[in-house]
Amino acid sequence: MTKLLLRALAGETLPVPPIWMMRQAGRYLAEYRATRERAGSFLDLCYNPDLAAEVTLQPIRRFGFDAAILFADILLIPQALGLDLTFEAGEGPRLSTVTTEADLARLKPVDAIHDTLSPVYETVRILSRELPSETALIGFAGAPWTVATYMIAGRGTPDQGPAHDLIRTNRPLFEALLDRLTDATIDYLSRQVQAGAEVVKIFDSWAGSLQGDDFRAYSLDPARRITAALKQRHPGLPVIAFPRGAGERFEGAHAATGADCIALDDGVAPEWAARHVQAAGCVQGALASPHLVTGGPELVEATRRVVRAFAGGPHIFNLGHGITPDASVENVHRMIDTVREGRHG
Ligand SMILES: Cc1c2[nH]c(c1CCC(=O)O)Cc1[nH]c(c(CCC(=O)O)c1C)Cc1[nH]c(c(CCC(=O)O)c1C)Cc1[nH]c(c(C)c1CCC(=O)O)C2
Repeated sequence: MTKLLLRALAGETLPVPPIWMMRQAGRYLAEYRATRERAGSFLDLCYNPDLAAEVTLQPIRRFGFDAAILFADILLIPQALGLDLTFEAGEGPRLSTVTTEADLARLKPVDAIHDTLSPVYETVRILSRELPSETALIGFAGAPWTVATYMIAGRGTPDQGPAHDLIRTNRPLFEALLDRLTDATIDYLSRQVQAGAEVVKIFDSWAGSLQGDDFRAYSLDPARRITAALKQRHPGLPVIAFPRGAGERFEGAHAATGADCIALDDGVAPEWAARHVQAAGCVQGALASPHLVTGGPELVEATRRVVRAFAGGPHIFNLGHGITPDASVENVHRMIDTVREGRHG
């Protein structure tokens, strides 16, 4: 029996949607916090294949999700290209920056990224041996635009201002950086697939701040290039694209990216998305993650609303964004039970 996640990605409408959660291995789990402690730091955990595989498996053991997502981070690529990267507790990432031609010239060639990233491929190999046979393994990378926003600003920013400034002041440099990231992302994801990833997801967390032609040129087009190159190297590979914050521009995103599945956020109504996005193919999403903190009958009602809205086509249940550290395990169980309540009935 083919894995449920792969069946939904192939376009099948299932009686109960497969389910997993963004950031399912994370700080809301005591066992994650304990393993991170053992590793020393978040980055040490990302580069320790045994422990990274362990935290990837923790939510599978606890909740029986239909998919595991490789434990790693979208900022490992900038680090592999030569930038300094640190995570300060409670402050998020800090990176050295790329804002001049000289900075770009100092980046390592794309071929060199695997020296740094090979532990990630080892994590994938371990997982493809150890996951239950019904659980699909998702590899991932950040989309070039989202990764570039961190490389240009040196940190997370509320409005991606520094990256937009660079587009205005030096568009050729910005585009050269985006091209380098696109090439690196293709090779990185291809190695994950060779190691055993069955699906890949491209996280464009900051796509929503791109306006007008820039949205197509810097979010949709790179996703299409990555998807096409991967499908050429790995025929049949399913791809999920997540242009977060796209709003009404989610419509048409299947065709514009070539992805098999468009991951939605909770900024669009599920009933609207069923008509305008799911009509073109599989969709993933999108319960608002604060429900996993607040719980109650509202959690059950909002979960049912998502399931109901997308019941007429291929759907993967997920959150609109990552689960937060203050979410409760009890509420995760309640969400899963609500999604699956029809399965044996
Ligand atoms: C923008 C982005 C990043 N990383 C990621 C994105 C895109 C998705 C999104 O929008 O959330 C993607 C990501 N980050 C992580 C994963 C692993 C797989 C998963 O469980 O989803 C994935 C897929 C682990 C992580 N990545 C990070 C953590 C928390 C680190 C810790 O344990 O202290 C985890 C579990 C840290 C991280 N990583 C990043 C930031 C800004 C931060 C700090 C903010 C925070 O602490 O939540 C960059």
